Amino acid sequence: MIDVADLVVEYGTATALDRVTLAVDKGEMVALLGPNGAGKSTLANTLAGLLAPASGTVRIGGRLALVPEGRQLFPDMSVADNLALGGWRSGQRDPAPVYELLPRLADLAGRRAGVLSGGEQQMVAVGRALMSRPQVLVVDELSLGLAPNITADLAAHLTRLNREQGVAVLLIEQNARLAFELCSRAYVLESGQVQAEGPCAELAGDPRVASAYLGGAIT
Ligand SMILES: Nc1ncnc2c1ncn2[C@@H]1O[C@H](COP(=O)(O)OP(=O)(O)OP(=O)(O)O)[C@@H](O)[C@H]1O
Repeated sequence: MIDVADLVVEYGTATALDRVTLAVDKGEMVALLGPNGAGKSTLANTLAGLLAPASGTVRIGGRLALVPEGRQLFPDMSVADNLALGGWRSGQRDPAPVYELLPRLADLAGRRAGVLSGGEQQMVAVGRALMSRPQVLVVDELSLGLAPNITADLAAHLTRLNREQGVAVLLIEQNARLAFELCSRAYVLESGQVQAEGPCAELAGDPRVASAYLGGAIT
């Protein structure tokens, strides 16, 4: 569903992604880990077509939707209207399938998105992405600023979407424990380059990955 080869992305003269090669297959849930500034959002935005590669290839095998870092909702619009915007390209107007997966959104439909809690806003951002009926979902920092129980709840929804509907997921996370729990494989991006990749169980046992991503700072 995602096939990236030798991808280079630049901001002016600065190289943000340096020959990145990465793949997500049908039905897979794959994690992308990395510290601040590693290039994770740059990759997400390139996959979504918001940034153009300087070189390399990006192949997307189906409808892709992005849950952007920081949610980026329209705060003065209602939850229902934010969802409707997500369905604009696909022509999906009926939010019922999204409400079925995320029932809380039906209760919040008439509320202004800007007054919701962080977890509720993240749920709207996921719901908005689902309105385009994606076959592959890129989630940029699901857990950002959220309490662990809210993150776990959202993660359970994503897992359901992946298992029951076969939606491929690229989960971009700084919380390695969460990512390793949810995903089968992971990539570690540092300074714009893939520094490690493999099955999560293997990566978790790699002393370098363990000390950088599973150390005392991560709970
Ligand atoms: N619009 C931009 N113009 C210039 N440089 C940028 C721009 N956006 C990002 N960068 C730089 O590109 C590099 C990668 O940034 P990016 O936001 O992709 O990292 P990230 O891994 O998502 O970080 P974080 O976890 O902090 O969100 C950083 O050095 C950043 O300063």
